[in-house]
Amino acid sequence: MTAVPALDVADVTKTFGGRRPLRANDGVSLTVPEGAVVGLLGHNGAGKTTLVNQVAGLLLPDSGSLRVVGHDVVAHPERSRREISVQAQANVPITGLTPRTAIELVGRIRGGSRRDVARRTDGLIEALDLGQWASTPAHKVSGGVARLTAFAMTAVVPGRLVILDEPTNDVDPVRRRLLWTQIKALADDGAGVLLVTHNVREAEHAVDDLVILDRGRVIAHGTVAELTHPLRSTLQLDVDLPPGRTVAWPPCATETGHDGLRARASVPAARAAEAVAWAQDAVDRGDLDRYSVTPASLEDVYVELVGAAGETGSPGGTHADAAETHAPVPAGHDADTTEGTLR
Ligand SMILES: Nc1ncnc2c1ncn2[C@@H]1O[C@H](COP(=O)(O)OP(=O)(O)OP(=O)(O)O)[C@@H](O)[C@H]1O
Repeated sequence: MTAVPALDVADVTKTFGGRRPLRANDGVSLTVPEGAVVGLLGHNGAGKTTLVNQVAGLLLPDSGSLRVVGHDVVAHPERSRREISVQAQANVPITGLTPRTAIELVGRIRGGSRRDVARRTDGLIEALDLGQWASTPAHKVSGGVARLTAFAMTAVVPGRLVILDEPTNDVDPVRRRLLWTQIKALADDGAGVLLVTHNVREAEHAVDDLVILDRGRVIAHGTVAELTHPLRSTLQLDVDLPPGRTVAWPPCATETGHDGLRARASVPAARAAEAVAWAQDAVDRGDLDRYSVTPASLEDVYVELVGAAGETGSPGGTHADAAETHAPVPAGHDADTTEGTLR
């Protein structure tokens, strides 16, 4: 028998009314198994929060079904809500409390015993390196500490489905690493984690599966390895230029980006040796400060898939038109792959 997933979303459509109806979710399907972290990526206005709000029972879908640990969210919102912990995009105000009392309070409200909640609170404060602010009044803590406190409030007595909406916002790079470890630990302890983020680079190392939304539609899903598979025969050549220099790429490289003193090109994997020889030579001559050659990252795939979405999917937008438009597929790649599914 297959285990019931923490979250099962099937063919969900949600349209916001008005003179120009806007289809914020358009036939969205995704699954979050227990014990896994699933990343939900997408540009501003892609429809991520709309989906999360329907999972949490705050919005009704027009059609399709949402099930949390098997409970139908629309028919039995009270049952599904009991199984969910949500860290919303905006922090819940905790004025009058300290990080420690806020975490403990939520733990008790969610039914944890005094002893378990105290132990788990201590563990999270230590794991997230929040000790020095644990007893500081909430109005005096920084944005990053407030964000980490909001995560700990979600994780202190987690549901079987944990939804984290941009949990790393405002968090410094060192504590962000600690946070990713705790996010993975939630899944290791058996929860299904739906992680909403723009941070493709970090998500790459933290998620088991990814779903990419573009203008309300799922345009790709799969593991990082599956999604990057179409670009397996392409390498990225990144170079740092000394001030005042321009780059003269070798024949094997095609420039894909230039930003101040940094430039990037794609190189066929079969010509990697040629690219490295050129770059090393350029460093020796002083034409380049340094270089790196790396396999295509999830970010490269993401940019290929939705790179233009920042223009086309702007908030306030064009979803009604976009609903009639087919989502982009990387040039030169098949619409269906045997690994990640692009649709
Ligand atoms: N209550 C609402 N009424 C009308 N339109 C809405 C409403 N809520 C969201 N929208 C629109 O639906 C679209 C999807 O919004 P949503 O907040 O789900 O996107 P998102 O992917 O979460 O974006 P972001 O990353 O910026 O948070 C946007 O165009 C937004 O303007």
